[in-house]
Amino acid sequence: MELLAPPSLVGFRGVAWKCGAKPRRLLPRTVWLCRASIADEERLDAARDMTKWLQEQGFPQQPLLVSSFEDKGLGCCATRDLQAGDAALSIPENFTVTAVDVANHPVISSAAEGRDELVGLALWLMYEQERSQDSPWYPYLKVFPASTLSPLLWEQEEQEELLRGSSALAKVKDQLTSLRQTFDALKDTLKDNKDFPMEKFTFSAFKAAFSVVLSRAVYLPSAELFALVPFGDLINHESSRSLLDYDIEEQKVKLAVDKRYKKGDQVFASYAQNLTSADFLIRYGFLDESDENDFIEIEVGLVSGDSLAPLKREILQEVGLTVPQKFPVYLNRFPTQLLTYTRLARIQDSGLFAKITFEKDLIVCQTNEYETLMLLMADCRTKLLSFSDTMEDDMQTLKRKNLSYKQRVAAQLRLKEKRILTDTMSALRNRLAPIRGIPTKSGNLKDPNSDIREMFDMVEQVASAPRKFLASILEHKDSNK
Ligand SMILES: C[S@@+](CC[C@H](N)C(=O)[O-])C[C@H]1O[C@@H](n2cnc3c(N)ncnc32)[C@H](O)[C@@H]1O
Repeated sequence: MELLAPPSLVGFRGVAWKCGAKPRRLLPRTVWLCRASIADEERLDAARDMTKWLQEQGFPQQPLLVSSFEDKGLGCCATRDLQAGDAALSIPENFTVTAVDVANHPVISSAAEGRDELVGLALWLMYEQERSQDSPWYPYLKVFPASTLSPLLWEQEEQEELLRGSSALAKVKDQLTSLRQTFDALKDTLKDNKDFPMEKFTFSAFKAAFSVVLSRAVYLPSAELFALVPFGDLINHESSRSLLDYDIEEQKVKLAVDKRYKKGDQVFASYAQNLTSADFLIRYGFLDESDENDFIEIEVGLVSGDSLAPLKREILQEVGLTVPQKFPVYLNRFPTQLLTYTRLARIQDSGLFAKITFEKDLIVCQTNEYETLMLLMADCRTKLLSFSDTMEDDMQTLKRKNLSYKQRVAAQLRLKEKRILTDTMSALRNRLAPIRGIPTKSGNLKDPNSDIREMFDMVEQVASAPRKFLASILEHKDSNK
């Protein structure tokens, strides 16, 4: 494997090589240094050492070159043209670290036993990093960053302020609570372990190690486990069909590219699929602005005190749904199952159960449909109202030049979530329109659900309440002038 950039490769997109045949600097030194942080430059050196070390261990040559990119940290570029289907990475399993290594570890195995794989890997990372040069993995571990940009590591005030309204806030809080519990339990287990450096085992060190593992460990679907993969964890993300996976026959971790790359292009892999933007940010510390499959989750359940609830549970169980159940809601689309579930939850006459189908978008009866749509509308409204600012505010924020990284990603996330909610509400409103007023024999529009119309209006009013409140304040101000 080649790590030092040959002259022909120097200078492609964002590369900031500093060793060996140094490229002639085209930019003033200050600008050049801005392009790769000092930490990344050190990690780039470490990547060179790691490459040598891996080669000495018989690591096969890869068509990749580690480089530094101003906005993505380290990454990998192709050292030759790659065609769709070519393997950009092919790494024998003995060069990876997995739960198997954790389970066989002489010091941390018993503490990690029965715990989440990622917790085990975080413990492994902390212990092996603490051993420094005594660790057989030292050249690999030197390439790891000390922490990540995950909101899990933000100050609590930053989380509260920047993520208010977003689904990320509750997720971060839940995950931190669970991490704290895990940390306390681990501390208790490890306290009698003389080989473990307890003085270094603080909650913030554990959190940082966990966030590093969270952002770098690759889930290999065919092996059904997470792995730390040298070089695999230096590939940056771009949404595509290129996924790292385990090849059972070859016993290698492989990345087949799904498009053509020219020599010198940065090679990408697609990180975890099926993550909400909030989960993606928590896991990787950035957001994929190009991802068209962004989604949020809407949770629905049964009505408390419903005498038909036992029957409804059975029906749900049969189709593999739980109580409550989360459904993904995308920009421009939401699953029929979300509607059907809510329709079922609102049924008050068991005779209507026969009309429930999870395969098709079938209305049970108009009253039921009305309630269903209104409830979903109300849920979206409530979520939208929990943000402290509007989509326009976020768009203005994103135009500011002096934004910090955290302010930027938080505004991107809020905007993404609000767009999905607003879009879903438009879709629900379109479905509601014909139900709210259907033509009667006399030709007038009659509302078939006038008894529950008030509820609908109330939902609409709640949504405009902040604006009305603001207007009333402004009116008051004006009248005081
Ligand atoms: C598996 S590592 C990839 C290598 C990493 N860039 C490094 O310096 O070690 C994942 C991390 O890379 C960064 N990253 C990957 N793809 C990115 C992208 N498209 N935009 C911004 N950052 C990205 C994020 O910090 C993410 O947590």
